[in-house]
Amino acid sequence: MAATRIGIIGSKGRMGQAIAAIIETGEHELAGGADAGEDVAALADRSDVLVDFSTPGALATNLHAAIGAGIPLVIGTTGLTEKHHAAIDDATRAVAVLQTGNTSLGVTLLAHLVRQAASSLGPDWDIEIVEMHHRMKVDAPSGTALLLGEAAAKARGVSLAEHTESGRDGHTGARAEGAIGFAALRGGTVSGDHSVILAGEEERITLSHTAENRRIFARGAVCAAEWLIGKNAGRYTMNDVLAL
Ligand SMILES: NC(=O)C1=CN([C@@H]2O[C@H](COP(=O)(O)OP(=O)(O)OC[C@H]3O[C@@H](n4cnc5c(N)ncnc54)[C@H](OP(=O)(O)O)[C@@H]3O)[C@@H](O)[C@H]2O)C=CC1
Ligand SMILES: O=C(O)C1=N[C@H](C(=O)O)C[C@H](O)C1
Repeated sequence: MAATRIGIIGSKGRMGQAIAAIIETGEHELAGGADAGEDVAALADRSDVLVDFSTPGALATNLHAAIGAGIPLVIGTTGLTEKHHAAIDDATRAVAVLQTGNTSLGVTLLAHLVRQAASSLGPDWDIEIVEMHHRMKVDAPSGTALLLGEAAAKARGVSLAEHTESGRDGHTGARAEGAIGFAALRGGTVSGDHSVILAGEEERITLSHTAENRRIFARGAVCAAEWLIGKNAGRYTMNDVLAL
């Protein structure tokens, strides 16, 4: 059987290079890469699947290229707004798209644990999500923090957007009841640390994940790309890939 040809959008970036390294040492074929100002449609034409770890501003072009070539797309880029998500939803009528803020096995499992904890403990346990990333990261809260916040909100049957508290500074007043709080730290070369703290009366539970190297995201992205080939048009997550 022919090797799967994977095209990387954002190929010269930290993640693009990590993904290329995984592909080159595995059974897949690197179809090539596209970076700012390069032709994603041409890359799509010579790929079986695309992986996008670039920037939100490139999303529309990337979706268009995947639809044009009739191939699936893994979106790992974070910092997406509601408008970006609406564009993804539109595209999923034509092709298979997997979008996630974190492609690692560990974080996918962590989100399950958060959901379980948040639904077992009830709303009188305050939820705070703390993340730390390298000094070059441009978006906050991280895509992973938002994914974990969504897991907690879902467990409580509430909308995350309506319960988010982030960027506290100055005289903020007391914490809103039912809030899901976010704090973002930046510095050094941290690949990605996330903790979800559930704080109750005189006790606290902390569920954490530490990414020791961005290879974990790269492996997850390649695994997701492989899994997505041949799937019906629609929107998928890492839960589908890992059957969680
Ligand atoms: N879902 C997950 O598991 C993970 C997601 N990420 C996310 O992936 C994204 C990339 O992260 P990272 O690799 O660290 O970032 P980098 O800044 O290192 O890489 C981004 C790359 O995208 C390129 N780029 C910029 N504009 C475009 C464009 N219009 N079309 C194609 N490529 C473009 C950049 O080129 P140039 O430098 O020339 O602008 C750069 O090479 C971020 O959103 C990050 O949060 C990261 C790790 C894991
Ligand atoms: O920018 C990064 O580096 C990372 N981004 C993702 C996020 O925003 O959560 C995933 C990972 O934590 C690394």
